[in-house]
Amino acid sequence: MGNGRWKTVRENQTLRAQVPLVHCITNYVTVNDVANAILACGGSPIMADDIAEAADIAAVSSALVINIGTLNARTVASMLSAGAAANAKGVPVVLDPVGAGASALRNDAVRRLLEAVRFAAIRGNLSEISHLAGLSVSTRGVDSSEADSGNDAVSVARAAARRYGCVVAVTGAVDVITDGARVARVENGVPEMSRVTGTGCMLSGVIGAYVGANRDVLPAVVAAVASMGIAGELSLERHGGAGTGSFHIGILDALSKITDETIEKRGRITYEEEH
Ligand SMILES: Nc1ncnc2c1ncn2[C@@H]1O[C@H](COP(=O)(O)OP(=O)(O)OP(=O)(O)O)[C@@H](O)[C@H]1O
Ligand SMILES: Cc1ncsc1CCO
Ligand SMILES: [Mg+2]
Repeated sequence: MGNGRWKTVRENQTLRAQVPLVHCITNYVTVNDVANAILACGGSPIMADDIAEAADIAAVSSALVINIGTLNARTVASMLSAGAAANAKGVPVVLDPVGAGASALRNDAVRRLLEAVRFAAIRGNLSEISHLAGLSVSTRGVDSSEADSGNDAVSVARAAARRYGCVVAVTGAVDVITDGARVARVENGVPEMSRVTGTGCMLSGVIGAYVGANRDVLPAVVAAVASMGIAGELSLERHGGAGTGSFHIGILDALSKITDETIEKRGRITYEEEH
């Protein structure tokens, strides 16, 4: 088991140089924040959820982000269609299983998506990923529930990563990112981030941009997760006293300024390898 600082390979610079097109089928609560977060970190968002175009858009994008936050029968069909088109073209697909565990509709949708689509990365809070890992959860809504804090983020993330054969990020006070064997922990971020809706959705969009531009999924997801946490810290330093509205906008400001040097300097990232 080796410990050490994660060595980034200029994921942010690569992203800003490539300006990947990121197709999002996402929720109507935070859709504008997701689009602006993708733009801020260097990508180009396109929101398209009609069944008549979802596959066409996915096929020409650099990444597809599927977020089930306000799913319905119409958008789930589009998610499946876009996912199949992305898989056929080798376009990486990211899943944000918002509220998984909270209703039969959500559980059925994530089951169908995970059966039909090959994901490059999945990001959710501990409750959501616990549900995906097959553990019983007491999720009541879209926020992680206290009752699940007994589940250990590393074991949950690792179990989900092995089950679905992809990179999994469990976010919260400490973020855990794993491909099932290698585990990175990111200790950036501030508790205030859970008082603004959509920081998780924004991060999933940002992960789409990073994996759309960088071939290695694990370090791309680590860089994305670290940049979101750092953006929260920078915004709190700047707007802390003003309340959650300014703090919210400050996250976008900070994301738009982040560079690999910022991630290198401010990232609190540890990395372990399982032998
Ligand atoms: N207590 C905390 N301390 C530090 N960072 C936090 C804390 N809670 C959340 N974060 C950060 O906030 C971001 C969103 O993570 P979170 O797990 O809250 O997502 P989420 O529950 O899916 O959010 P949403 O559904 O509102 O979009 C991540 O960057 C995470 O690191
Ligand atoms: C509040 C909320 N409800 C469905 S999606 C969403 C945004 C945060 O996930
Ligand atoms: Mg969420």
